[in-house]
Amino acid sequence: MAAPLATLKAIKSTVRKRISSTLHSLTQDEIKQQTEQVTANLLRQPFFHQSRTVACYLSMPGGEVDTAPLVDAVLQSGKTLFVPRMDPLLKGRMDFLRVYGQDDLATFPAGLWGIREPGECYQGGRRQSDSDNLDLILVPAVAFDHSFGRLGHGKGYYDRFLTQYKATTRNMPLLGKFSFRHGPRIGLALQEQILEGEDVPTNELDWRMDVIVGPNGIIHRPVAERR
Ligand SMILES: Nc1nc2c(c(=O)[nH]1)N(C=O)[C@@H](CNc1ccc(C(=O)N[C@@H](CCC(=O)O)C(=O)O)cc1)CN2
Ligand SMILES: Nc1ncnc2c1ncn2[C@@H]1O[C@H](COP(=O)(O)OP(=O)(O)OP(=O)(O)O)[C@@H](O)[C@H]1O
Repeated sequence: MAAPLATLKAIKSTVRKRISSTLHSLTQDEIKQQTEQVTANLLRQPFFHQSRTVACYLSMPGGEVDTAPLVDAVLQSGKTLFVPRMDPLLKGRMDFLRVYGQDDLATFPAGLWGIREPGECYQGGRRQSDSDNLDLILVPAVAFDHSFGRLGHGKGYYDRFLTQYKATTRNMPLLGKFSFRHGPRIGLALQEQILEGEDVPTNELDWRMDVIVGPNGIIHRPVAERR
């Protein structure tokens, strides 16, 4: 039987604190080194090469894979990049705005939790939810598990967005196990964020990832289990 919501919240909070303290003990050098490995692992994937439109978070000051090199690679390769902006009025809501180049990024101020985002006056194109498909959605977390579960920071931004985001059923060109329905969710993880022998607590509102990219390789969810 599923745990009551209050219990689940408390369990999530306990696990989050435990992992967060491990993450905060990592040095900048360790994060940098793992970031390089994660970035290289993602950049060599056929699904990355085939993607044209990528949604990527801009990283926080610590405790997660730094997406700066990745963002650079996406822009350099001529792919269309979208980054999140948290809604200043609607709690737990965010949308994705198009970023055209490094010049745009350089103007983004650090907002909540030190996360850089397009400012109020940013003129980037808003993602049109019906006509702009995302070929890849790169997702941050506090922790992932081998069942592709994800534990975030507890505000539900990504879960709400992913629910609202209507993945179309248009297929990427078929690549066997790498074939996705549109908008695959790709978790980016430091080694310490991939739990071993333990699953993160989740309920039915929590989206599972299709792929988790870590410093030591990638794991991908069997096609039949994806939704
Ligand atoms: N880079 C990045 N951008 C992101 C996310 C993320 O995880 N990483 N989010 C993913 O959804 C959303 C922001 N969500 C966040 C919510 C809370 C905290 C945070 O640090 N909160 C507490 C500490 C809680 C904890 O221990 O985790 C604090 O206020 O100190 C960070 C991000 C949207 N953008
Ligand atoms: N699709 C959704 N629709 C409405 N509420 C949601 C949805 N997903 C999550 N929530 C709510 O948001 C709150 C935080 O959810 P949860 O603890 O799963 O966040 P998280 O995944 O850890 O955080 P984040 O996505 O910001 O990293 C909970 O109260 C949860 O019920």
